[in-house]
Amino acid sequence: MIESLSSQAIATASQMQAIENLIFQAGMPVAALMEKVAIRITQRLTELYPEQSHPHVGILAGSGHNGGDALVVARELHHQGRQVKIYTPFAKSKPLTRVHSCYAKSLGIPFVSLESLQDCDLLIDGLFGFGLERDVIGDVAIAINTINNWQIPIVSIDLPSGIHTDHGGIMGTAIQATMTFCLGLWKRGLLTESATPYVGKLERISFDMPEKFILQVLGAHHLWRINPKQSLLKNFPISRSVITHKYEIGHLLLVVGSQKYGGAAILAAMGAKATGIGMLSIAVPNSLKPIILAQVPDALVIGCPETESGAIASLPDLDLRKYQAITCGCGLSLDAFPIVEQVVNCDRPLVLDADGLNALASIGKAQIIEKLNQRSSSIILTPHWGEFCRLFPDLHEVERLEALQTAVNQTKATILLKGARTAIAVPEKDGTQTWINPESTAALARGGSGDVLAGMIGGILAQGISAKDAAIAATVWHSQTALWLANQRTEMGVDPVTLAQNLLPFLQISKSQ
Ligand SMILES: NC(=O)C1=CN([C@@H]2O[C@H](COP(=O)(O)OP(=O)(O)OC[C@H]3O[C@@H](n4cnc5c(N)ncnc54)[C@H](O)[C@@H]3O)[C@@H](O)[C@H]2O)[C@H](O)CC1
Ligand SMILES: [K+]
Repeated sequence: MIESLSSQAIATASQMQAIENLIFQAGMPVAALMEKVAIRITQRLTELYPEQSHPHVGILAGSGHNGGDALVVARELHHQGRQVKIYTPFAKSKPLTRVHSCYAKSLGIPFVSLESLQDCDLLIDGLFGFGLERDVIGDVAIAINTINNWQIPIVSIDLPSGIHTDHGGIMGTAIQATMTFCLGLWKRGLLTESATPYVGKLERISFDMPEKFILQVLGAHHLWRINPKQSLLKNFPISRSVITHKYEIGHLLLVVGSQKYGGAAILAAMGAKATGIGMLSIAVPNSLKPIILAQVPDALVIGCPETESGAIASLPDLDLRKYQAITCGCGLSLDAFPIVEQVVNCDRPLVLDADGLNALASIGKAQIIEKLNQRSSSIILTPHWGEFCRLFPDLHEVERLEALQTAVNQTKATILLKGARTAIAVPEKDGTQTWINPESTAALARGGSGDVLAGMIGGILAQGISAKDAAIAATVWHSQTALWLANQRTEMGVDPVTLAQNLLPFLQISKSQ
């Protein structure tokens, strides 16, 4: 099933406003849209929080249409027979919100003090949506901080109140939601690192926004939410013809490891092997060769002359053109800089990670841009934010996604910016497209996870998959496996070796579901 535009596009507040206006100008009454949205919210709420287990519901109503949504939900839950109470810190409201407030009162739904909500089984946060304009202060800030200390599940409508729609910053304070029902289109702020601790489980509630209005406003859009399940289904297993040859399936070269970081070479190899790569060559310092051979007997291990410090000093006369892809950098250590330059210049599909990135950073941004623009084959940089700022020091104060898009526009490289919400930006003919991975786990914040990922990306790239799809598919597979393991073993139990060993078992299970 082709994912519809609205199920992947990520929008800002002004884009939502513009699309909403087109809908209203085309004749949809504002009240009717609010009704439709709120009925769908109520349906989903009732599936997740049935009346039997959640009979007492507290409504937090704001002064805008987010509050309007919440008041319609309040009415509908009341008609289900639930005990509903409403709290609002605002004296004035928008007209439509006000009439819903009057009608709720006429039904006998009590408007109560904040404290009276403490005996509820569920709270619905309708304080602010994408109309939040400034820091939250006063009574509403006190209310938010108070509620966050209660142990009552909170479902936020559209956004957790207090989260900035576009950059995801906390505007003074913000609701710590158990779940967020995002309305219509994914909001940019919900998929940022800063919002991650507040959003809880994120779901989108569609209300049939006409795609023509979405396209009209989003135009040549650039920001997309990855659908993890769909990405796994679409990309794996990587197909291979029945009559194939190991070299046809793809030959990946890993240029990795040093005496100081020998394990990184093994982890990258484990990640690459899980992708089903036809042939795997691993170039390591001579002294590491016996260890790597013992750990990865099915790889061609190339012992390289090494520096005093045990880094690769040079690549023996390797014809780099015979490899369908190269992954360079895991555990390389900074002394292997000449190798990195040789690999970047060889113009083969390349994944540059860790010290490969730090070595590249040492030539300065102007040189980086020049070198990368000269390449015709794809290159995928896989920095975390610290490595990104070393590569592009002039962007370190720019908002993450903006900085990422700028760097891709300048270098024409695919950049996978790792983090709680990994973003993958891809240079395309109609401008840079950025994909955000919406689900991950802090279990991945461990040394070695990145080595496994770099090996996976190289393994997929070597099998003829595009840089964009290799980066996205590997990111999803890597994070979904970690989530699956964290559920079984807690986040403490997802070390990189366990992660690499479970990539295929996870894929098998996810395919059978
Ligand atoms: N996406 C859609 O097409 C639909 C959206 N709906 C809901 O409408 C809200 C957006 O409504 P809006 O009235 O524009 O904004 P809010 O409800 O977020 O109201 C904000 C409200 O509060 C005032 N305000 C802003 N910042 C502050 C502050 N820091 N302190 C106090 N007050 C503040 C501002 O002036 C507004 O009046 C959207 O999120 C959806 O929930 C509809 O359901 C229709 C479909
Ligand atoms: K809200």
